[in-house]
Amino acid sequence: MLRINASGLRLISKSLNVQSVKAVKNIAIDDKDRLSKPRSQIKGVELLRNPSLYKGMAFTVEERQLLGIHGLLPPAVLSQQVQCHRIMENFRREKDDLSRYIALTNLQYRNEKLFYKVLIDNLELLMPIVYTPTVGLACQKYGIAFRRSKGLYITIHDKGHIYDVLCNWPESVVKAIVVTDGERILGLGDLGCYGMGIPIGKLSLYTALAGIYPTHCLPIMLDVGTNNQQLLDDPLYIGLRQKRVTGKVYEEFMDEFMDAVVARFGYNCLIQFEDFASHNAYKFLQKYQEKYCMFNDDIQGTAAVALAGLMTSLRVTGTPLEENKILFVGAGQAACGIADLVALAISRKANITFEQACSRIYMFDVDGLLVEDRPEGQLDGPKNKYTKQSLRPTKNLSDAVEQIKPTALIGATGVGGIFTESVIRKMGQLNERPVIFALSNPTHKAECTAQQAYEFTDGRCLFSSGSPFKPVELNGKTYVPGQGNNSYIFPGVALATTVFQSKHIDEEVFLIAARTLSEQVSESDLVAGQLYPPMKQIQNVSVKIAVEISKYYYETELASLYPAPYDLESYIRDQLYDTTYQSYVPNTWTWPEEHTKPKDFN
Ligand SMILES: O=C([O-])CC(=O)C(=O)O
Ligand SMILES: [Mg+2]
Repeated sequence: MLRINASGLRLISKSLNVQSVKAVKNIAIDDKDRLSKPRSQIKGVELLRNPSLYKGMAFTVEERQLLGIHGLLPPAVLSQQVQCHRIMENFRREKDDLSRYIALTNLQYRNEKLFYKVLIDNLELLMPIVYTPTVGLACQKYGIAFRRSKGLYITIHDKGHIYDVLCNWPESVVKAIVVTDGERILGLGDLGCYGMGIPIGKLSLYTALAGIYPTHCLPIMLDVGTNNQQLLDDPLYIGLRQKRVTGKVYEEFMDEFMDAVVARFGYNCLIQFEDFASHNAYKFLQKYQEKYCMFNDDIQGTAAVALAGLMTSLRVTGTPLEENKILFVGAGQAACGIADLVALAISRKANITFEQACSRIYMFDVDGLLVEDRPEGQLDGPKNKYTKQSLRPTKNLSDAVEQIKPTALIGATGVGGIFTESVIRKMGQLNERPVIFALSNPTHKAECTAQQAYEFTDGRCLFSSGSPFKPVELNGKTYVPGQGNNSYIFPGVALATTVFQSKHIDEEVFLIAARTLSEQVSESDLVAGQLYPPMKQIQNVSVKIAVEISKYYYETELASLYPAPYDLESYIRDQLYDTTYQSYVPNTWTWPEEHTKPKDFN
């Protein structure tokens, strides 16, 4: 089993320290016999079953002849346009969102280009189906929704052999992985292996929103069991029927996974952590951030989108960032991630220490306001730095708002409706333009609805939510709520990271992403109360974010692509996935006549 070639080891040791190189030594990394078949050799029925090559009835007669599929399709040749029309017709006939989700994922498994074309052309309508909130419902009902496997499932029983499982993946070039262990899916809790819908959904947005090739993306479920008894009793459950493995064995499994990814796909392969339980999310971020090319979307992606929303709202309120008082409700990974990034932004802007910046930030969790005399054990972890001395303990959110008088209230609790009428009204009494973010997902976990936020503040609040809400009509005015979802951030971060092969992703990247996102909000968006650019601009926003991050990657020598392209933006745009079908017929070319005449050989 100890097979490793020198160049492979050199490649790995470039990014890993000696200790981790030792860890990958047991892994066979000679890959020659594992490469997938070249695309040009895929023909016949095999071609019809390959979603990245399939074109359905858009194959021309010539292609059908050439590729050995003539007669395997109905005789008519349809354009991609007509196919899109048919897909949307069928979509409208589906009776509920879960059926719409199933119909779209079926299309994705069958014909990738058509799926992405339809998704991109109808983003506002379809994003809530392939992504939040419907993807949450799909995960809860994954046993029913399951049709065909996509991505990789690696279980705790594969410990010691993770590299070999990764080698079963048919694509040899993987640039980005989204991985979960399913322990905290959105605000829905432990969904075990059913959580696979999340990496699949996130990576669909890598392609739809940032043009990253679908074949370069790999969704991974790390199945270490589930503590959700309902799932363990569910006859349709697709995962391991056992309680979660924790502690040393789980951590060794995670370490092996990280090294196996490097060994199989290279040290530049981006690994996005998604929907791990808070304690693990933080632990792995701290442990792996400087050693691998990784980030945690729930901590860092959510932080950047919330900071961007806050920055934009300050253009309306006119209060400088450092003069705000921000109350977080929830003290898990999302709340602490946002608070830490906001504190970093404040400290930079006001030229004060990070600790001084933390004094402007307050937190309220399941046990009430974070004040010093709380019982031992209630103030552990990253939230600790937001504990205040001078405040009275309270478990009543309205009372906390009254005491602190915050300018901004940010909810990341997973507790739907916790922003009650009295809490929202109080924010409205304290502020001319209160900032209220209800970031928990999916929709029924939002801390309040858009309707409630606007109604109880007479339309004065600056509102955003993690899941989409429809525009609200109030006293003859229409309010369009912003969607403060990390989908504004992670695609752009992933685009810069994969195109320029960054070695690591540090905190600065998320500050840059937040600032760039906020700058994309136009004055007319702001007048309409929008805190984020309209959804239809999101691909352009991802490119802008990627451009700014890539400048930083070159300034700090994190980029591995040299020489640096002269024009970063046009280089990025040249790399983007194109949803139009390619022709399989070679360009016709004839020899010039004089070359076809027999020549004298003398
Ligand atoms: O997936 C989403 O919509 C946002 C997110 O990361 C989460 O809520 O965990
Ligand atoms: Mg998430």
